[in-house]
Amino acid sequence: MADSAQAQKLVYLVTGGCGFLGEHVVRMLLQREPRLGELRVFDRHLGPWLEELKTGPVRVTAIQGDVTEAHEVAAAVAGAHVVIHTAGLVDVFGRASPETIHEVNVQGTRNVIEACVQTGTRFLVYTSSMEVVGPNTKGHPFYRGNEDTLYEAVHRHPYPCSKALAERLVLEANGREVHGGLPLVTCALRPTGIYGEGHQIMRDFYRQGLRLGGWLFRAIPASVEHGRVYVGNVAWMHVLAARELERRAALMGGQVYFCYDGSPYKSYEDFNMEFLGPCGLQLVGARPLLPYWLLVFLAALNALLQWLLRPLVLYAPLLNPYTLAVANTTFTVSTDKAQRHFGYEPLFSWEDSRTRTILWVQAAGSSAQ
Ligand SMILES: NC(=O)c1ccc[n+]([C@@H]2O[C@H](COP(=O)([O-])OP(=O)(O)OC[C@H]3O[C@@H](n4cnc5c(N)ncnc54)[C@H](O)[C@@H]3O)[C@@H](O)[C@H]2O)c1
Ligand SMILES: CC(C)CCC[C@@H](C)[C@H]1CC[C@H]2[C@@H]3[C@H](O)C=C4C[C@@H](O)CC[C@]4(C)[C@H]3CC[C@]12C
Repeated sequence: MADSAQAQKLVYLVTGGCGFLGEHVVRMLLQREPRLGELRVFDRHLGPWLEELKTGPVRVTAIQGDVTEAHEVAAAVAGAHVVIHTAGLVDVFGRASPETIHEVNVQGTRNVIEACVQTGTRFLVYTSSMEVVGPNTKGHPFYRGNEDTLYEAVHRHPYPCSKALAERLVLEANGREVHGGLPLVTCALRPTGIYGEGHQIMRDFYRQGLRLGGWLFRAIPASVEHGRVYVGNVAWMHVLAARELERRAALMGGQVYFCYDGSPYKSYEDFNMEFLGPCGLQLVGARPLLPYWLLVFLAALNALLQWLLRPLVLYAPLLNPYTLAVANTTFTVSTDKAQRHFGYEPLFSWEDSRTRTILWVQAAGSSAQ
């Protein structure tokens, strides 16, 4: 990626490229990365939509593989200039065991780093999460904070623990010598809660509202702000960060960036209503319908039932002590670090993001997508 070789075509690898975020990163690279020569899409489950991308001018290589298998990762990374590592097990509902979450998110990330070192790949962008910071177990608010805001980041849940460990591995790997003698350059992006086309939880809320005759019932006070970011802007930030990592290696290497855009600061439920409202749903209640202590009780009951039923059946409802704490704790971000370091500006306005999401919810809610 030297200046003298500006015309050089680059090989990108996107791990988790068939996930919610990964698909947007893949499509964004194809649309907005002029130096892209080959795009490798690595995932445990390949999407059928990849086929249509193979007819375009950029070579798209679909690789079915598992990040926990070091040899599969090394084979996919070999010869790539840039790796965008979005693959991860996103589970805050207790569907997977803590060991599996650790294996995929931490060991998988270790495998990606080691593959870069062994094969000589120099640029690695890691999809971290706001949950690396918080909300913490004490429910402390994080109000319009930035990367330097002091916050007691204490976690117990396997998902944020795994993301925090993986992020640390990525940042500590910055500067390691890769095959060929040059240094590895890494950075981590921490999206807040992502929404947009492909957001399965949003689709599930829509379907649930339809089943309840068009009503949803407020559970969280409207005053609790939960940070959200549009998936297209998250993808765009990944593409920009990956593009700028070489030129700005000294500045960006080993850095973390919160990933957010101009989406309004609202409670989780009020924010969802920005999309579900135009799809015909209504949120009942200016205040939560159930007292908070009852929600805490129900969340604990769900956790108990999950544990009791585990030998027989997987019981993994949306409400558990962890999801309640996340939804009920103010956590919002305000920062210009990504703008200062690599020129990130959201590509999609709030109006665009909203319209695109509404159209998707309408289509996905009624189909089997
Ligand atoms: N969804 C959010 O709100 C959010 C917010 C912040 C950060 N993130 C992070 O963004 C990344 C993508 O999340 P997402 O919401 O798109 O999740 P997702 O589940 O839709 O996508 C993850 C992808 O990784 C793949 N994957 C999982 N295990 C794998 C393995 N062992 N080997 C190879 N591929 C594997 C899955 O098949 C899937 O395609 C994750 O790292 C997540 O931690 C997500
Ligand atoms: C208490 C109920 C009424 C509502 C339950 C909503 C709950 C399922 C939602 C609320 C907040 C959501 C998380 C948040 O947007 C951010 C992230 C970070 C990301 O890294 C993974 C997804 C996650 C944990 C969202 C999961 C769903 C949550 C907990």
